[in-house]
Amino acid sequence: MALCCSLSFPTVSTKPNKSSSSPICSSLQLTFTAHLPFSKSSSFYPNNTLLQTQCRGNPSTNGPSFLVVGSAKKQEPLRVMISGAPASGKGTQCELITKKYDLVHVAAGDLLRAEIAAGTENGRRAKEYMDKGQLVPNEIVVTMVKERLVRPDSQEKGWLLDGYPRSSSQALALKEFGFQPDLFILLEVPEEILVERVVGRRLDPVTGRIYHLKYSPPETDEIAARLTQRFDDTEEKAS
Ligand SMILES: Nc1ncnc2c1ncn2[C@@H]1O[C@H](COP(=O)(O)OP(=O)(O)O)[C@@H](O)[C@H]1O
Repeated sequence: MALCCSLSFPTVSTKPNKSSSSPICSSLQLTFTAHLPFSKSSSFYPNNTLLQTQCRGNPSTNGPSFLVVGSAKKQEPLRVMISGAPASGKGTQCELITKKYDLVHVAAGDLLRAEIAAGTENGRRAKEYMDKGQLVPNEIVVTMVKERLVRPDSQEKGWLLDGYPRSSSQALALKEFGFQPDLFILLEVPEEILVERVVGRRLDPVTGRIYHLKYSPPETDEIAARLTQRFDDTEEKAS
């Protein structure tokens, strides 16, 4: 949140609120994106704010409530940054947002893995840090992200930047290159829910689909039998 304030990003933030009823977590995702206020036909409201709305989660399903504040200084292309802890639902939101608004999804982790796969010197150096679970130095990451954002598809369609920035120095570095988002989305989920999600998360190695033992159980016994757990899906990761 400090990042958003210091750089004056318009912010979308999800906030926990256990004392309420109505939409559940899964419908939150749809409501959430449906209300993002940057459709091309949107009209302008005073002081550039198109929408401010609140939605409350269902305590029985751990659905968070959220506050959406949107800005419409310009209509397109849209530039969005998204941030959230592991298991905060970032992957799901990224998929929904990029699909709905036809943005280029730029994930810092994916860019790094592509460098490694390409066998570049940067990839080789990045791997040393990633293998230890450490952040890759800015001199590698900043240039890599910047180069992806200046590519024609990002410039023409707009972008959703995921996994970057992870520090204020990364945010400032990108700002110095002239990249400022129209919107910063911060997914905030209570720690106990993150732990529950991470510990119950399972991967189907055959289809690549992610299940949750409680919230999204496998459809058949056959799938259940082959589910695996990611080695880093531990309580420590979420906390
Ligand atoms: N913005 C970044 N700055 C530095 N290192 C990063 C950044 N984004 C990703 N990485 C590196 O890549 C790894 C994988 O990132 P990611 O795919 O986002 O998965 P995770 O959510 O497990 O961190 C991170 O653990 C880190 O080493």
